[in-house]
Amino acid sequence: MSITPENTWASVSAIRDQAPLIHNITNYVVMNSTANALLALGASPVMAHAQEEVEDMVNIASALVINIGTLSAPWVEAMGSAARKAAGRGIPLVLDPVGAGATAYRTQTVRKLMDTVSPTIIRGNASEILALATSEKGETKGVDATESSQNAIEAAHWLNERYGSTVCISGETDFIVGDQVVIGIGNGHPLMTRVTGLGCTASALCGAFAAVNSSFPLAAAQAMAVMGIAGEMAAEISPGPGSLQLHFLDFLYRLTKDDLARRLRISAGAG
Ligand SMILES: Nc1ncnc2c1ncn2[C@@H]1O[C@H](COP(=O)(O)OP(=O)(O)O)[C@@H](O)[C@H]1O
Ligand SMILES: Cc1ncsc1CCOP(=O)(O)O
Ligand SMILES: [Mg+2]
Repeated sequence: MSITPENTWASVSAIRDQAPLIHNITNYVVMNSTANALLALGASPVMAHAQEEVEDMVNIASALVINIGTLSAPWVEAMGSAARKAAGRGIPLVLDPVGAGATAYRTQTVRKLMDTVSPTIIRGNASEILALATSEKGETKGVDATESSQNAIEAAHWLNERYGSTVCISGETDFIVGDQVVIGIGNGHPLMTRVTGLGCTASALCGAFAAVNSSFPLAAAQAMAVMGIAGEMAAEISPGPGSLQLHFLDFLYRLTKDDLARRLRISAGAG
């Protein structure tokens, strides 16, 4: 199960051909940017969080992405209903534990959700992944990482064993931890951390790749590779975060097999 430019291109092509519907229950900050990224990739996004409709929406979706970025009690209830429905239908569930460890409400909510339904893929930064796996109060400072992704690999193994989830830790190197497998992706650019919502975008793209590729560690690795490649191509021509955001969407939309072949960087040190 190794990631290659060819199998990544096959997934990109499947997304472009099938335009899978990706149901997102996500935060106010990134609703627009993640919907645009899914569209640029070739998927079909929908944002829906009302308890009254989430089950119906999951019923027609190819993947569900739950993001806890701006929580409130009615949303938490809707997330539980949507997650149970997704599990019942057997569609992939991606969980983004935004800010887990920063407040007890976030950490407890996300743990309860994971105990209700095992996520197919958990995608967070190192601080968030560490917070999910440790019993003590986490050290997450808001929504941004204070730890390197390498430092969260052990926590990711623990989460994988406990929940059966593929765990994706984003950062300078993205690590994808599944059963008996750790994949490291070295693409990306530090300027990506200066644009809000690119982690949330990575989670949404994990949903799109998981919709067309049932080898979930591979799907998550392909999503992170595509994120990183579009991000670094954008950074190369962007003087700052504003233009990076625009160019990122354009490179996602224009991504070719050749871009993947020239740029995919599988990283060592994933042990
Ligand atoms: N130092 C870095 N160098 C290169 N790419 C990075 C770096 N930090 C984050 N990225 C990339 O930015 C995207 C968002 O990841 P991250 O910033 O870790 O998420 P979050 O916004 O949830 O904290 C990912 O595609 C990741 O690979
Ligand atoms: C800033 C912020 N505050 C609550 S959600 C959110 C967006 C976080 O997005 P990301 O984790 O992708 O940077
Ligand atoms: Mg995040």
